[in-house]
Amino acid sequence: MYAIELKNLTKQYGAERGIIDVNIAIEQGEIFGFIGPNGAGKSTTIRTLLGLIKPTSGSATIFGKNSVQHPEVRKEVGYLPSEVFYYDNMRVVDLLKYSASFYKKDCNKRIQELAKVLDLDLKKKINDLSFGNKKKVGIVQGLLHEPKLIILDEPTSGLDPLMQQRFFELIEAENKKGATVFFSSHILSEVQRLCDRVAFIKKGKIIQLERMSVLKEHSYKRVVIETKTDVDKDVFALDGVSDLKQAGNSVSFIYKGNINVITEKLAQLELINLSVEDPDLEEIFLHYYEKEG
Ligand SMILES: Nc1ncnc2c1ncn2[C@@H]1O[C@H](COP(=O)(O)OP(=O)(O)OP(=O)(O)O)[C@@H](O)[C@H]1O
Repeated sequence: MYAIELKNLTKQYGAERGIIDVNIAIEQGEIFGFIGPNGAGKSTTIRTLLGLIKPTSGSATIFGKNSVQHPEVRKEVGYLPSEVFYYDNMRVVDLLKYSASFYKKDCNKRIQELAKVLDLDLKKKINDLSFGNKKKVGIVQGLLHEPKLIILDEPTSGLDPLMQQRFFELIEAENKKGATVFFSSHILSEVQRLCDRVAFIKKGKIIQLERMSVLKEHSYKRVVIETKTDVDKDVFALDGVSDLKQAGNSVSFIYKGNINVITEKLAQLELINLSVEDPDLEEIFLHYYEKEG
């Protein structure tokens, strides 16, 4: 049985496109990344899966159950929405205890542990917290009952790099204990290090779904050069070159293939500067898989 199964899931907001025929099956124990630019349909997919909005057609199940017909399945889920709204006058600890009361489980120890890891002051009023600290409250809320499925919508926005790191360690630890993780992001680098598989959504449609290990095997490079004199753009109009940009004496492109082909071309130029870097997956997706969408 899949932890999450989306079959031809479609949501139209009136005439507006939400998501179209989304098909994803996530195995139990997986960490699955859901990537796409703003407005692509990530939140719509997640909210439809959770039964917070009704699909136009298709189906979505959590551990084999539709969460509208079987609301009890939501107890197995920890959900961090992309935007968190709170009763501002409450203290953090009271809000978290209130959240915990839904699960009929003593979550106090876990709340303390999570607050410590995330450096969250439980005694403060929600009102007095910064955006990042409010996000931490959402994270604790999503994890306090040790759910079997963790669904996170843009979890790291607002967290500083140290907290992002701690957050990822927390997620990895939960996954090691058996939790399945489904998280959306528009930042591929953060998904890159954590996920087993990743789906890329664009304009409401899944344009690629791939194992991270496969994606990493393709050695894509971002090449940026500066030369002494202007370069003819056509020099790099080769198979495997994408996103080719040229302005005066600088050229930039993404390359997939035998790197010696490029070094031979470079050897013919008088370079001032050269950088060869790993592009992030977003660039890869946008320039190679877009056509397949
Ligand atoms: N309540 C709504 N009414 C009308 N259109 C909506 C509604 N909610 C979302 N949409 C539209 O559906 C599409 C997908 O939006 P969604 O919020 O799911 O994207 P997203 O990938 O989560 O984006 P972001 O990264 O900006 O949060 C967008 O075109 C958006 O304008």
